[in-house]
Amino acid sequence: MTDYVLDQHERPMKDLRISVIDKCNFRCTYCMPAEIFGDDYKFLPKDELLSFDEIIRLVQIFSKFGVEKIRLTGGEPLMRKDLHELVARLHEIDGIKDIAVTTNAVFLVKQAKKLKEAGLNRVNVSLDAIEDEVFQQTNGRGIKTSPVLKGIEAARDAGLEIKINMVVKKGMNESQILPMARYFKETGDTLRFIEFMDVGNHNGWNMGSVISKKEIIEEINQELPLVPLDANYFGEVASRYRYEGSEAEIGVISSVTDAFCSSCTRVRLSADGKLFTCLFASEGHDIRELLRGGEPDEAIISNLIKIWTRRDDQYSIDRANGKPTKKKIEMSYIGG
Ligand SMILES: Nc1nc2c(ncn2[C@@H]2O[C@H](COP(=O)(O)OP(=O)(O)OP(=O)(O)O)[C@@H](O)[C@H]2O)c(=O)[nH]1
Ligand SMILES: C[S@@+](CC[C@H](N)C(=O)[O-])C[C@H]1O[C@@H](n2cnc3c(N)ncnc32)[C@H](O)[C@@H]1O
Ligand code: SF4
Ligand code: SF4
Repeated sequence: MTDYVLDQHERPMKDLRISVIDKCNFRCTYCMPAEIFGDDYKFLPKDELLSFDEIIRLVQIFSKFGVEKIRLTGGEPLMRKDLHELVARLHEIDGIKDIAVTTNAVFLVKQAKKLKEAGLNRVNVSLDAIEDEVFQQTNGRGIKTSPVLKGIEAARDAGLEIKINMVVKKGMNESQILPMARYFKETGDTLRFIEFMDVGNHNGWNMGSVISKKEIIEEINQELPLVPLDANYFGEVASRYRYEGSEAEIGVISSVTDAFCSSCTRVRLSADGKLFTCLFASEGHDIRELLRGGEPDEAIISNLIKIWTRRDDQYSIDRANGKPTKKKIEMSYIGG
């Protein structure tokens, strides 16, 4: 039986995003800038990460509240050892209808087939440029596009559904909007443009470096005319468009200039078991403590009900209204 719980804005909990690791092989300048996430940066030790058993127990509980969709993220989720084993166990849980991974795709060449066989439905691949020179700058590690494009091909060969995510930041990669649109119109993969967000405390965000949804759409529409589409599901973060005369789609995720908090059904679990009710939260709720303290399911359930029914978050709306911001959690830790 599913018990829907509503928050202060009558939003149900539908979508659980699990960060399985805080480490990453990239140093994207807007997420984990290399000068902060250097050799001496202290990532979580292994024993602090939630184990697969702990994750599975929690997902079983969450599924009773109406959570149907699981997204594995990070850091780079494919760096978590034996991720396919976790996927296979998630796939067995009643009520879980959709399992997806958000990844930079480099390790998909090795893992796509195993993940698909384990029950993974989809991958959302992050790629910020199609030209090597630009991409080598954005990923902070000088990595060319070819390992990512090969990863995307491996996902396609394995039969996984694919979307591409591109963060657009002024002065970083706006030159790539049209080249990326042309490239993925041909492959038929849905390309989603993400407005550069003020996540974390180190990416030097300011409003001047945001390229808005309106600007992105206008630029593409001039060369490749677009037709707006309805959302696929309640709470979808991207506004969707189709190219005229084609089935290929794009989306724009406009958390800054057109917030979508009113339909936010997402809850996030950090790699060390803290629950966050917003991407921009200052603090999480320690669920690992309950798990490792031997609490029964009932105690965890009543805690979750308390957390969700008190949830009042609508950070992107508050930001747009000029409400002062607090210290935030890093995106690589909370999960993107
Ligand atoms: N502000 C804000 N941004 C979000 C939220 N959820 C996702 N995003 C942004 O959207 C990006 C893309 O999200 P994905 O990881 O691809 O997941 P998704 O949009 O749920 O994907 P689908 O399930 O394929 O629709 C994230 O990396 C974030 O930058 C959210 O709740 N709030
Ligand atoms: C934190 S990453 C984790 C998963 C994986 N490493 C990847 O890059 O797909 C998840 C998503 O967050 C997005 N992201 C990170 N920092 C962002 C920012 N400042 N603004 C908008 N999106 C951001 C990334 O582009 C990526 O699509
Ligand atoms: S966006 Fe993803 S790939 Fe880039 S640094 Fe952040 S976690 Fe790593
Ligand atoms: S800012 Fe917070 S409440 Fe708004 S959509 Fe993002 S995660 Fe949800």
